[in-house]
Amino acid sequence: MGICVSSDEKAEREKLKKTKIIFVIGGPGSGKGTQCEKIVAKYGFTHLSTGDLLRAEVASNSPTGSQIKDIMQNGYLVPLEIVLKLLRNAMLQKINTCKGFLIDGYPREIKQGLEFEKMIAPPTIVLIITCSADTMKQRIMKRAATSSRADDNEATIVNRLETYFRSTDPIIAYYEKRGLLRKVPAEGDADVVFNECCKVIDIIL
Ligand SMILES: Nc1nc2c(ncn2[C@@H]2O[C@H](COP(=O)(O)OP(=O)(O)OP(=O)(O)O)[C@@H](O)[C@H]2O)c(=O)[nH]1
Ligand SMILES: Nc1ccn([C@@H]2O[C@H](COP(=O)(O)OP(=O)(O)O)[C@@H](O)[C@H]2O)c(=O)n1
Ligand SMILES: [Mg+2]
Repeated sequence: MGICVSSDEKAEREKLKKTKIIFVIGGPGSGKGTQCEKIVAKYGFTHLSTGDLLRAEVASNSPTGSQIKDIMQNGYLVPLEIVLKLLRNAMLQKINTCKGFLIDGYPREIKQGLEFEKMIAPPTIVLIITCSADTMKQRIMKRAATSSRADDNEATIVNRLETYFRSTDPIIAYYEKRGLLRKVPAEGDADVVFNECCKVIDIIL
């Protein structure tokens, strides 16, 4: 028996396939959000942070929100079906008006990336923002003074870093092999990092 796909759904899929999609990955506090904001201002891309989508879900007190609250507070990964569903819905809401998507904080494991391709579309490129664990820690501790994020504390940062380093090497290798990976070193000033991001993005426009 064939799977029935409505014409609306087909049109949605086609649109998603045509749009530019940049995965923006990097450790906790590496500067993904900061760079995405700058990219939005210059290129008009739509920024979707998976972390922000998940935090909004927790704040809404929905059943899904209560299911993922503790996972996030402890610095572990949320089940991929939940992240992907939130992401797809958010993309579809913007698909008619946007110039392309920055998907911040995704994928966190190869499986997340593969499922995204199945459900949505392949990424145009994967931008990885890299700096040392010490730099990340320092940046988050500084941010912690003003952020209200439940996971911006020393104990959770240790887990977030561990989760990141455990899952990232395979992701890097996977996208590198496909020729999609673009590395941007991020030890320096945010404007210097942004310059490097622009070089990478200008090529795909
Ligand atoms: N010096 C310097 N500081 C930066 C840079 N990028 C971000 N920061 C600072 O580091 C902190 C974390 O930056 P974010 O953009 O929130 O980092 P993120 O990667 O989105 O972090 P998570 O959401 O925790 O994964 C912020 O307080 C920024 O001001 C950079 O390129 N250079
Ligand atoms: N694709 C994703 C993105 C975020 N998350 C969860 O959301 C939390 C916050 O994500 P984030 O990208 O805002 O922050 P960092 O953990 O990168 O600092 C992560 O620690 C995970 O618990 C996830 O499970 N899967
Ligand atoms: Mg962020």
